[in-house]
Amino acid sequence: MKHAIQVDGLVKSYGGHTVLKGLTFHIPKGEIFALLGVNGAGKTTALECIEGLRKYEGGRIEVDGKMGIQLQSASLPSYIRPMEAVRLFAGWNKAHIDGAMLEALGIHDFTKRQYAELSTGQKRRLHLALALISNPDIVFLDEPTAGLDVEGRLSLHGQIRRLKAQGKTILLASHDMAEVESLCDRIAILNDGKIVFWGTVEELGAKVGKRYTLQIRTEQGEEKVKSDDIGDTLLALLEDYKARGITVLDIKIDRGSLEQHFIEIARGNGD
Ligand SMILES: Nc1ncnc2c1ncn2[C@@H]1O[C@H](COP(=O)(O)OP(=O)(O)OP(=O)(O)O)[C@@H](O)[C@H]1O
Repeated sequence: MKHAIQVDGLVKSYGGHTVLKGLTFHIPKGEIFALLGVNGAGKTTALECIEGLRKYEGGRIEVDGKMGIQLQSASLPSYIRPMEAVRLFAGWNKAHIDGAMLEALGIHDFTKRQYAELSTGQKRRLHLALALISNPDIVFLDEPTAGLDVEGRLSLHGQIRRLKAQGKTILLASHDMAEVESLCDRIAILNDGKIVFWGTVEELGAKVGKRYTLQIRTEQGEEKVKSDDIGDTLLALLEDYKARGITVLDIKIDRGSLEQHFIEIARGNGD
């Protein structure tokens, strides 16, 4: 199979409510891929269908490779110790325990504690270790850095990049645009049960346009102007103010973030 994951026309409903209305996308092998969308867009549902944890009514999903799935928080018994969980998962998967992987994730820093006593970051590291026990080709991460501080986030990003360097494909759901921008090769944006964008971060920026926002403060007040062509717009505005004898006090230029681009597309204003 050419791609790690191929999804064609995926349809999924809960009762009478259709959440996924024919999703079609693929994930190239060896890439870090993010599913984005507002709360309730269907990211987790799509991940769970691909993982084989949920039944769906229509479409076809092909996965080429062994899957490793990161657990959601609080999925382990509160009294279990990290190495007990590791041994349990290794037993289920008939896998040998990769000491180097545990070392890289810093699991040995907190082996004496029980699961309930671990910090959010330590739990995330343990969940990732458990997902990697079987040495999967494709790793699923559902909001992997939610609730982590900057250091924890950067450390986990490092781990995810290392997985990519080992040739693994990573599929993650995220709300963190900065994370997606810095980490992912490609993204898909889900809106109203459909994929409204699939491509690279750069392609998303190109699709939405530059959309600079010029904020100009004059003695008469403040004006905001949106433009794709910052130079011409700024010159025209300044000439206009000069002709009218208005003094410009301050100019701010906002380039717009991926998050803003995303929200525009997700709301259906992308074209
Ligand atoms: N087990 C379920 N039974 C019924 N409805 C569900 C179930 N799981 C999810 N839904 C509904 O399906 C829709 C999509 O939920 P899902 O959790 O897949 O979205 P999401 O994009 O992952 O959201 P979030 O960003 O909040 O995690 C929501 O309207 C949700 O209420």
